[in-house]
Amino acid sequence: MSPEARLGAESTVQLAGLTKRFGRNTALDDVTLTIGPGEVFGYLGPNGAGKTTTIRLLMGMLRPTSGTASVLGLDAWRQSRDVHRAVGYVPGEPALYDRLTGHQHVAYCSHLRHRDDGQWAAEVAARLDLDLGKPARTLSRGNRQKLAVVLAVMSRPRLLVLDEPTSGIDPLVQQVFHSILREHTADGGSALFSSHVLGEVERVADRIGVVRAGKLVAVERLQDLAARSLHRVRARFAGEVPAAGFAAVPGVRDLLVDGRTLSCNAPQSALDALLKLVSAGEVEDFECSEAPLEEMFLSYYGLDPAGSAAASPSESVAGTAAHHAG
Ligand SMILES: Nc1ncnc2c1ncn2[C@@H]1O[C@H](COP(=O)(O)OP(=O)(O)OP(=O)(O)O)[C@@H](O)[C@H]1O
Repeated sequence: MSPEARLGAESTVQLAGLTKRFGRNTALDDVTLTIGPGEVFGYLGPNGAGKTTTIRLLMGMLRPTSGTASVLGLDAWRQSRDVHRAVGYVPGEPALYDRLTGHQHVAYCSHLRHRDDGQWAAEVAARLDLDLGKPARTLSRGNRQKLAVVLAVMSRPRLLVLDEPTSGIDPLVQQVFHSILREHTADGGSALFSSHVLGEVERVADRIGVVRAGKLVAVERLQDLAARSLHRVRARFAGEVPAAGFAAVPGVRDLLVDGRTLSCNAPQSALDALLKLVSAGEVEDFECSEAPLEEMFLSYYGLDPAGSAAASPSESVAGTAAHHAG
């Protein structure tokens, strides 16, 4: 069976009990995760958490101590050559040939893959505002990053593995990169996108996972997280304060009446009912703001932003949804 035919049949990424020890140090501990076609998975964690180790296992650059990593149905370690052919990879520190220009890098990668991807590469480079005529040694950090992105996406791979790909890239170009990623997933492609912060991946990720000290401690659909997010609502009334009406709306919590000002926290699902109550009264001032997603996510899983895990998941912001990973 040809590699392409073999690739067609399987899910994109499957990690099963994946563990990697370096001597006594367990860099990755029993990680199980599936990434499906068309999905962008945001892989988050602080320095030294195990993100790069996961990616290197996935790319067949490291041999697992136990467990397995498979990519498009291929064993990442035993079939690493086929994996490399099928995956577009942007490493944290792109390895480029100093003397070669962008065009020469593109030609070299086309040659390695026995296909001509020059036209699409030139198009992606133009969108990222990257000059392919310059030798790599003259490129700034951000432009090196852009060239690595061009080389990763040019063959239109089924899977992109991106190790902090936008860390040196300015916000406007990040948006272009996000739209390239969306086109990739619209065509059924998948991506594993690692980052230190949720902000970097929240616009493009379908799911996010957090790795801490080698363990996958949380996996969540961004859509579900957003639906559970709490909004701070505050309204000042000229006339009667509809406190009883507010209290009766499911999900409303921390209700407080201070003179003619009413405030509470409410899930997204309660906002429509609250707005109708507010608009039925005589309003002098109104405010509704969403808690930052990162704060919510970390708080829900009892994780502090600095990286250490607290004793138990906090119930205060996230209601009753269960902790799940997979
Ligand atoms: N080749 C190696 N030999 C020994 N220990 C290693 C090796 N590679 C990684 N480690 C250790 O494994 C752990 C996880 O490192 P890893 O590079 O995967 O983290 P990371 O999440 O990618 O961090 P960063 O965001 O800083 O890149 C760390 O404790 C690191 O010191």
